[in-house]
Amino acid sequence: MSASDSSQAWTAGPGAALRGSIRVPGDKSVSHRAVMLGALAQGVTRVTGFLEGEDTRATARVFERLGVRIETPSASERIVHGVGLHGLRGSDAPLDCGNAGTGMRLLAGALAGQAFDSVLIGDASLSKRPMRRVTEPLAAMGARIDTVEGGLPPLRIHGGRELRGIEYTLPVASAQVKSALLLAGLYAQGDTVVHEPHPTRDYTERMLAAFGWPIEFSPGYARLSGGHALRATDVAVPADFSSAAFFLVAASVIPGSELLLEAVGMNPRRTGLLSALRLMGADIVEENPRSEGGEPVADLRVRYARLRGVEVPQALVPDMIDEFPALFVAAAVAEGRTVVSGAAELRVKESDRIATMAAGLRALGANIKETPDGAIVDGGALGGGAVESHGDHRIAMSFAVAAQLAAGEVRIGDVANVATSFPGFEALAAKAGMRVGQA
Ligand SMILES: O=C(O)C1=C[C@@H](OP(=O)(O)O)[C@@H](O)[C@H](O)C1
Ligand SMILES: C=C(OP(=O)(O)O)C(=O)O
Repeated sequence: MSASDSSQAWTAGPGAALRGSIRVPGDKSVSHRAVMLGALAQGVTRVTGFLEGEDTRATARVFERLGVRIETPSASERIVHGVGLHGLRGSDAPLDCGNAGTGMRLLAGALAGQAFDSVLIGDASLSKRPMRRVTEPLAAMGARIDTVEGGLPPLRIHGGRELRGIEYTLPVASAQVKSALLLAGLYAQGDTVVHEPHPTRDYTERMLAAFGWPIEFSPGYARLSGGHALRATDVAVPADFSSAAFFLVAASVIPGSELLLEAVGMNPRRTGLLSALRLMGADIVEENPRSEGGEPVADLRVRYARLRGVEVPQALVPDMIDEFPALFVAAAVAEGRTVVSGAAELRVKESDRIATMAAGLRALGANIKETPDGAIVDGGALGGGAVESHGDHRIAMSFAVAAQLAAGEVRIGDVANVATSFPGFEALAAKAGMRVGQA
């Protein structure tokens, strides 16, 4: 079975209360970056808690093709033998980023400063995602990157270019664009400065600092200059808040549930869903807050609560950008109306996440109306039926949660891509008490 096998389907729900304690896999954003910086560093980086997902494995394979030795001593562990900033070797074959926007956009930045040419390709979904947001500012830094018509992948990155730092204000809040510019900035003359319209996840900044690169950053701002070196360091990857999100919603909405999610990464730029669910009346307690590998981590105890619809504050949107499919499920079964706005970015993810969630929830009887930058959802009961994930991992898992509360069984189509971010979802969901399995 490959991640692009669109014939794979699940049947899910109805389910019973969720119980016990689970740990979701490693953070995808941190895993991508750990391999990238480890590869460009001098020395050996040991990554623990690495996400064994298709997206992050694709990034590791790209660096292997570029001459980096990466060992897998055990599952969720990688030893990256860094080659230094100028030690990568060009590849004649195209570099396949799979389904990963993060992989392709960050690599565009890192490869723009190399002496050799590279071609970045992706799967059908990634091949439709906008790349001008990175190619245009990288071009302003002196890079030359060709796209196909409309600014789409494949990306042909020309090597041997002299890069210079720029000061750039992002038109949309995007950690991927910020990170692409910072990675190109490692190779640039002078300062690279990025301003954001709203702060986004700062893993690249934190990890560059941990690898010894001088960098100044604060929420919404980052500045570095070229001409330094990265020094290998060990990276402990926390459990992915975005994967925990499905269980936060499921245990909140399924009567009688009480579930403990262990060691979840609590970087404030990721936990917007927690704030939104609490506004809706959720009962989620942070236990044993601590720091692991330089990141805040906590165990999250979730108990069933009656949720009410809310207007989701726009300021939370970037901090929960990947959690809207799950939030729409909570809204569909909450009491009253939920309004989401300021979230047009959802239309350019692995699928158009406003359209795919609206279509699927409507097929289950929900009352949801799309708007250009969000949706208006009037909560109620859900029935069984058939829904499509359109190859989008987060959509598939969100429908699996919705199915638990449906009056009948739900068939969820095109689910293979769940392996991109959450391999083993069905087994873990079943362990917690959900009903989901291969159709
Ligand atoms: O930098 C990252 O690791 C990510 C940034 C976000 O994308 P944008 O930068 O497009 O908002 C997010 O949706 C994606 O899942 C991971
Ligand atoms: C948008 C996502 O990832 P990416 O942009 O890396 O494909 C996601 O995981 O929800």
